Amino acid sequence: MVTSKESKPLRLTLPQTFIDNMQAILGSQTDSFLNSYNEPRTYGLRLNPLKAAALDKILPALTEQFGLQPIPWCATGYYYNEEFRPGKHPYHAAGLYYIQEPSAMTAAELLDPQPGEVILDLAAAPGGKTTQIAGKMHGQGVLVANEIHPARAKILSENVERCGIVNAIVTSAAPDELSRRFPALFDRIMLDAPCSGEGMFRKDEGAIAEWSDSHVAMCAARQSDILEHAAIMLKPGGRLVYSTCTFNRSENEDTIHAFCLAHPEFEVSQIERVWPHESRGEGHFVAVLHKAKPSDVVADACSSHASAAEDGPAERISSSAQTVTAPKLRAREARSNSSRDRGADRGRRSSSGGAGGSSAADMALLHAFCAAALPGGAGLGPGEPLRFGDALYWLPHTNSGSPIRASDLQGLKVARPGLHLGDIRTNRIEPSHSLALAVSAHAAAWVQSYRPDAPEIAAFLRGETLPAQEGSSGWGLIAVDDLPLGWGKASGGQIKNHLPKGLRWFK
Ligand SMILES: C[S@@+](CC[C@H](N)C(=O)[O-])C[C@H]1O[C@@H](n2cnc3c(N)ncnc32)[C@H](O)[C@@H]1O
Repeated sequence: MVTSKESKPLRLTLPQTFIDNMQAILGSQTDSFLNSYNEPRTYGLRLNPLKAAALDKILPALTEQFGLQPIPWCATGYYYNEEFRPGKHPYHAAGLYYIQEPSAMTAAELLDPQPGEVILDLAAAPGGKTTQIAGKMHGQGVLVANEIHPARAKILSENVERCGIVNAIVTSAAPDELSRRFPALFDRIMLDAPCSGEGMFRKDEGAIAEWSDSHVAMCAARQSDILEHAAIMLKPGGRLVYSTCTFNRSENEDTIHAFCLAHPEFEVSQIERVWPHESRGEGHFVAVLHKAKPSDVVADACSSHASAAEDGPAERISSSAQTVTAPKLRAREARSNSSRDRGADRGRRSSSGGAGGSSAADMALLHAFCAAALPGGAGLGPGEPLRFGDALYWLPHTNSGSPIRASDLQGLKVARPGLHLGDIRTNRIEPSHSLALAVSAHAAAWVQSYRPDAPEIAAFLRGETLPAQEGSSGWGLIAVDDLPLGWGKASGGQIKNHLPKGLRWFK
């Protein structure tokens, strides 16, 4: 690979201090490592298990079309040929895959998320690890995806939506804000820490210009600080995965070593490095830690959490917080947990605010919508409806309780307090794009599904009206190979396009 402006081999642009640091780590392998900077970068995508029903049929053609080759460390990961630009394909708009740097796929594999757990992705934007974790949870349990920067949290939320994730809450908070609220709550935590990005040099030459020793030191200090908060939020017996896309020891082994010295309740079970001169990937560091016994930090934080909850800020979200039976949402989505079966009360205020107080009316509208537009069911897991202005969300629960209640989210910046079901209008619900991407095409009252190269798909993605098949009326889905792309509303032989304007393709 060469620099675009001067055709100078990338290796020659690397800072000398960086080269010296790498020499100290890699010794005789340094030359081979540095030569990797003159090789082309790698491109990867990860298939979305939440779209598994359509995948089997599509995969053989997809493999051929994008030149897919398996990534050895991730069963759903594939290298692709960049010339095929899978990010511009209708399958991408339908959430069939997530484009992700191959070595970055290691971290969520080692987190080993399980369906039904309560999991935090603490530094989550743009959503590579979040979507990978969600794929392994199969819509069961609760996933909190947090990103400190609001603009990046919006992108994260859009990726959660595109991938059809039903059980994620997306927040935009500093780690200390979360650790005050959620001590010892999570079964697993992913901390893909902000870092000096030495593994990004091939992908983004700007990262070379930003690199300095002092930046590395600043990143290491910030990582240690974030790790402290992750430690507070992990349950005893829980698993914490720490990862970076940088190579130096200060931000990797040294950070983990210092953390474990300060936290004897943690032990490291595995350290993995993906090196660009050994594997087809840009490089990653992953440490797997286990929290063995209750820590004093947790006890302290519990008491401060309790008082923080008592003094909680003004309500920004209202919730019905009632046991909701949703018979017309069908089977597993009808489950909502009563206060009786909630997990142990960790000193939080109950979420009985209900300032909107219109949950029964909201649910009646939702039932009516589902009966007409989604007779096959919405596919939601256990949860409760949550009003946020006019927007109606489904706050996810686990099978045994509601680990995060509406009141826990009060005063936090929340990009998405669960699946956005739709917006309440006078006497009706306008379904959200998130709901279209989360349901099965076959659950809809009508679906018009086309091959990816059909002119109707391009027209739909441009926001145009489509002709309706005979007999269709009301809400239904436009799909590509049975993968929903968005809502349409049929009337008088025409389908009005409800793809959000921001997602439309240009002519
Ligand atoms: C390596 S990126 C995360 C990539 C993401 N996990 C993925 O797989 O798509 C690190 C993230 O940490 C966020 N960040 C920056 N400063 C932070 C801080 N002080 N606390 C928590 N997160 C921070 C950055 O905005 C960035 O989105």
